[in-house]
Amino acid sequence: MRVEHQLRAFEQIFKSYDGVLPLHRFLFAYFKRNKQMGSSDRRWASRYLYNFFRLGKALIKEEYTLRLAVADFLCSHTSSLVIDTYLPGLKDQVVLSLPEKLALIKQQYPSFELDDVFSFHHKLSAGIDQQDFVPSFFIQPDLFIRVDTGYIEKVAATLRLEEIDFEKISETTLALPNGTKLDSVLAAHKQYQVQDLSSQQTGSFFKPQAWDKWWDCCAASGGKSLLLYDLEPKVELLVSDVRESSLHNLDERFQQAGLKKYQKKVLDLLQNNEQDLHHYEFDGILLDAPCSGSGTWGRTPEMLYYFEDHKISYFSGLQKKIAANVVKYLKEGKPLIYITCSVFKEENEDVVAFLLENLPLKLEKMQVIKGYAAKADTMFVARLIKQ
Ligand SMILES: C[S@@+](CC[C@H](N)C(=O)[O-])C[C@H]1O[C@@H](n2cnc3c(N)ncnc32)[C@H](O)[C@@H]1O
Repeated sequence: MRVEHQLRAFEQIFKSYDGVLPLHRFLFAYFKRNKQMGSSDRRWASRYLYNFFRLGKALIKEEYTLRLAVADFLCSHTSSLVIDTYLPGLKDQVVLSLPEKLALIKQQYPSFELDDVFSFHHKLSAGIDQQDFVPSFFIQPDLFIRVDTGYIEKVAATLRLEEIDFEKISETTLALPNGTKLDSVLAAHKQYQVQDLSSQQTGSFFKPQAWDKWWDCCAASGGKSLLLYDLEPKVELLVSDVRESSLHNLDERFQQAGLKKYQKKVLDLLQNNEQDLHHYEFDGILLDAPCSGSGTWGRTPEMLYYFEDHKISYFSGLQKKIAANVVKYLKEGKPLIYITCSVFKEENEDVVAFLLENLPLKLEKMQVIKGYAAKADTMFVARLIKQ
């Protein structure tokens, strides 16, 4: 295969992509439409596109072929036609560690700046170390599964039998290489969920009690609800989301997990929902809020390239409004768990500060869960108690 052939495919896809759909969904549809592309073409195009976006806006004034070669060099452990052609002097160094490779690129291209990879660094939440966070974009995060308490050895045994690589992170968490096809391998196991490590760690803030009434008010397909349920199977649960289709997925997941008793409502939390909710009072509310998702951009690096600054304040406005609308249904002395998968202060600490100022809430604790140090997402979680 010639490098021109690979570059033509890359260019064609890049030109027809505008960042609106997640890249994996766009590529899936693109490859379906372009059946002439064989599996090797598709693999190379995917590798180049993902790696290209991982470079963010670094070296933006250079030719795209050089940028692609630099990106591919930093992100890969094996060489490629693009590296061989456009960075011939570095092709043997592709096996080096990321810090070593970054130093080589900086030496050869002094205008290369990590600040240009993630150009929103001045907006980061406290405690996120820019020096560690930004290079994490060159590494694909792992796939994590949460296994119900008591089942981890059974699941691990199946993975060993199938010769699937994994690492045991805790008694309920396994890490696997991204792209592992779990559906077929673990078809016989109902007691696991794909859930990012940091998302799992938010569970330590929930502290549900038996017979508590909880509301997962932005439930989507129910990842946090299932975590809550594993922590305390005797909670009474209301799930809601503005998107009905997400709640259909939730039904399927709950059914598979054996969770049968729950209430479900389609609710837009920017509206007045008094008619639907006037008789409800909760012992806990999970608000896993709509957000920029910037803590998950290691999985969707196209956002480094396409995300626009002004969207941060749009999301923080949404988060404040939704929180104000749900807190009235919380009992006194009970927790609102505010969660984002954002690294931006404006969506995290600033929203908490707003809630403390404007609502009858007291902060028990808040934390940035630094997934970037563990090949996982970065998240923010706060536990606020109603006064
Ligand atoms: C971060 S996701 C929730 C993820 C989910 N809790 C999980 O663990 O898988 C945020 C959810 O908020 C929902 N959402 C956005 N705007 C909303 C609104 N105005 N009212 C209710 N839900 C909303 C979205 O549809 C999305 O499913």
